[in-house]
Amino acid sequence: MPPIWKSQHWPNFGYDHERVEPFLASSSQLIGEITGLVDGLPDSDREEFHLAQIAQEVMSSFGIEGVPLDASEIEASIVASLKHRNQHAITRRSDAVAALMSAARSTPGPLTADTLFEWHRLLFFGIEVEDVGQWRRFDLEIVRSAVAGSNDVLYKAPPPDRLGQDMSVFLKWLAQDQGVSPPIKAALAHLWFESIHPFSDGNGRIGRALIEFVFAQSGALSFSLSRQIERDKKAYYHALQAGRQQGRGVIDATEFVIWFLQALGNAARFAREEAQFILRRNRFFLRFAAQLNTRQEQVLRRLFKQGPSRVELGISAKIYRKISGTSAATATRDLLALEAAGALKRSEAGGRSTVYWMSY
Ligand SMILES: Nc1ncnc2c1ncn2[C@@H]1O[C@H](COP(=O)(O)OP(=O)(O)OP(=O)(O)O)[C@@H](O)[C@H]1O
Repeated sequence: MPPIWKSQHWPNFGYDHERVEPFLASSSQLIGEITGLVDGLPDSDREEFHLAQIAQEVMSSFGIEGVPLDASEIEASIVASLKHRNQHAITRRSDAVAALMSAARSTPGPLTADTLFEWHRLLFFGIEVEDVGQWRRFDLEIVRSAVAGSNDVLYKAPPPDRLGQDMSVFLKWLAQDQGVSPPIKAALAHLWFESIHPFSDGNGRIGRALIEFVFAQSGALSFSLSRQIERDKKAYYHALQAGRQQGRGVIDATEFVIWFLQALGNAARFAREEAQFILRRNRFFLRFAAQLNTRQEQVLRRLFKQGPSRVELGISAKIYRKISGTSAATATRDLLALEAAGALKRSEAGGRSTVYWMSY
């Protein structure tokens, strides 16, 4: 079958409103819920939540391929980039990807080719890549994963001599208000951009930054979508490949839009659990604050900082000792006092296997 950009309908992307509507309603409700929940958090928790979600987005989107990123470096670079915006000196790759993420979330429209070139340079800061900061100058094909050992061509992207024109039509559409909601616009923008594949490399990552940009025009996404994409990359690739069809006088993007809305809803659901975890943590400390000594509070806060999966593992006397740097006797005394206060529950297993669970 000829590539989609050879279709007479290119680049007229459309979708079946009736089929998409229930998915849009459900993802919008979930986005509304998480946004409301986050807005209601105390200032410092809201900042902590945002920082964690942005760092997660950078790790998931920009870490999918290539040079691995260090989580703590990323967080530090995001904090610096949020504080200093444009004046922040870029010396490390983490600074560059944090700057790219901030730019995607703060660049006012309309988006220009030069801004995309700048994003591309940031993405490949310190890495050698052909045609960095410009449209690619060679033909490009997307082939089935090398893991399968095959070289099946999944998609042939438009040739270099038409990228300038294709991108200018795309950017013009992006700047216009079609009266569609941000999730639909973000889905179409991503699919369209990936279908052009204008860069030599990094099209997935710049395309996901574009999603951030689209949402930010009317209120930045308060959670990480790429984490959800990363969880089921196969479905993402499949949706891109199969989610655009020729028919009904348009390039029918219904399947991709539906996949996108579902991924968005699942990402929002996951983030809602994280925000609820923060609320439960706050309630825990409010309830027991008066009964905790400084050491107990520090240990428990350290555990909560590591998230729900760590909290669910509970804490043994040995770990308590390790975190607090105290003696075995003090650790046991602290833990028993926490149990007596009702902040911890002791497991059935005794002796060295004793674990204390948090009552939160
Ligand atoms: N069949 C397809 N049609 C169009 N785009 C596709 C298709 N399959 C995958 N893609 C997109 O192409 C991206 C890969 O392109 P490229 O290697 O240029 O991007 P990247 O950012 O370097 O990679 P990655 O997203 O894996 O980090 C995928 O992330 C996805 O967004």
